[in-house]
Amino acid sequence: MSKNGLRPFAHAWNGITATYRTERNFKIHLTFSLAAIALGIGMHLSASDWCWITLCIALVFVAELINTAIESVVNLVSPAYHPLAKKAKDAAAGAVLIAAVFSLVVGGIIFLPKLWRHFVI
Ligand SMILES: Nc1ncnc2c1ncn2[C@@H]1O[C@H](COP(=O)(O)OP(=O)(O)OP(=O)(O)O)[C@@H](O)[C@H]1O
Repeated sequence: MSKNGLRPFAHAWNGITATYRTERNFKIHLTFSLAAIALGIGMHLSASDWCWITLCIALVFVAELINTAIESVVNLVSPAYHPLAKKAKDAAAGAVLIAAVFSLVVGGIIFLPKLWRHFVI
C-alpha cells in the first residue's frame, strides 16, 4: 500500500490517541475494557460471550470518540452559551451513557453468574 493509502489510518490513529490524551473518560473506558478482557481470559469465555464483550468495548469507544468530535466542533463554533450547543453536547453525552449502561448490563449478564458459581457454589 502506498504512503498516501495509509494516511487515513494515520489520521484515525491520531484521533484515537488525541482523545486518549485529553479525555479522562476514555482512560476510564480503557481500564474497564482491559479488566473485562483479563476477566474473560481468566474465565475462559465462549466465542459468543467474546462477541458480546468486544461489541460492548467497541460501542463505548465509538460513542466516546463521536462525543469528543461533537464537543470539539461545538466548542469551535459556539464557545459562548447557546441552547443548540447544549442540546448537541447533552445528546452526545447521552449516547456515551447509553453505550456504557448497555455494556454494564451485558457484562453483568456474562460475568455475574460465572463469578457466583466460582465464589459461592
Ligand atoms: N457552548 C455551550 N452552550 C450551552 N451549553 C454548554 C456549552 N458548553 C457546554 N455546555 C453544557 O455543559 C455541559 C458540559 O460541557 P463540557 O464542554 O464541559 O463537556 P463535558 O460533558 O464536561 O465533557 P468532558 O467531560 O468529556 O470534557 C454540556 O453537556 C452542556 O450541557
